[in-house]
Amino acid sequence: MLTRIDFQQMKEKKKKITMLTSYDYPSAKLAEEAGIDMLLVGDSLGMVVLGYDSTVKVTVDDMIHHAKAVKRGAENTFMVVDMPFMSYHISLEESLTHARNIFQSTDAQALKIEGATTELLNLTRRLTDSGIPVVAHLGLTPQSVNVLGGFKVQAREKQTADKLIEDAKQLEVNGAIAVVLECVPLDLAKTVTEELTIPTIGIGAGVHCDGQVLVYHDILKYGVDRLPKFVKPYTDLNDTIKGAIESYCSDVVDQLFPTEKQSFKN
Ligand SMILES: Nc1nc(=O)c2c([nH]1)NC[C@@H]1CN(c3ccc(C(=O)N[C@@H](CCC(=O)O)C(=O)O)cc3)CN21
Ligand SMILES: CC(C)C(=O)C(=O)O
Ligand SMILES: [Mg+2]
Repeated sequence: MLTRIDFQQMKEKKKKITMLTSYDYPSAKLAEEAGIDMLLVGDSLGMVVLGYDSTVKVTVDDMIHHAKAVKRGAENTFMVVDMPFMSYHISLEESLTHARNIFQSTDAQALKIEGATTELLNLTRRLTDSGIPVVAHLGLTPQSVNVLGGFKVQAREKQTADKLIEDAKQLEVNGAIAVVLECVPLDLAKTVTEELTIPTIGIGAGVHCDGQVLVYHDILKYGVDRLPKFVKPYTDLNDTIKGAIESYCSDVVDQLFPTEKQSFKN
């Protein structure tokens, strides 16, 4: 399995880091076989596999359930698990308890948290000192969608951009092993990538990040209707799967399946 040291060296050697979300056994197995560098059990699972309209309904138990399946499918791949909405905001103690539960029960290699408030910088430090590596997440932080007012590009103004650069530096100082940059202008992502020694992983953050992450269902066009602008689909499973199900249904109706070939005899 690759480690944080490998990711650090990839940044230094300008070799891009590949990351993809995964929420279950088969997706994890296929991604590992395809040679992905890291998997993210994202709380986006609330939207793409549970059908919620945001990530705020996702629970610690949801994350553990899915992450365990991902680890069974990809035992040899670095797995990052999102801490879900409000599981790391009530108190330091409660945050550490949730982090321990997720980390111990899923065999994750790191946990991811959104934001860089003073409390979250402290949490990053405490988790790191306790032996739980932290991946940070800045820019569009979907757990705050109701505060931000939508899934929109962030830090377009100089003031908010400068704040993001400072936040990223503080996260690095407090031990974060990588920073996900979501939906920010490419120049800002370039600056952050140059100013940090830890890798940046972009999603809607342009070409200059040290790595890239996308949602599994987006690159496959699988169960999602509208794709964000930053996605490039690599196949269209919606059409493939619908076509296959239609063929199955018409075969059954037309009595073309099952045939003798699929039947048992005495
Ligand atoms: N399927 C899926 N893919 C994702 O990348 C994703 C999720 N779900 N759920 C959690 C968050 C939410 N994300 C999103 C969702 C939508 C946009 C979006 O539609 N953005 C607009 C740009 C808006 C603007 O103009 O600022 C776009 O057209 O891409 C962006 C990020 C990223 N994450
Ligand atoms: C989009 C990525 C970065 C994420 O946090 C998720 O999938 O939940
Ligand atoms: Mg997430």
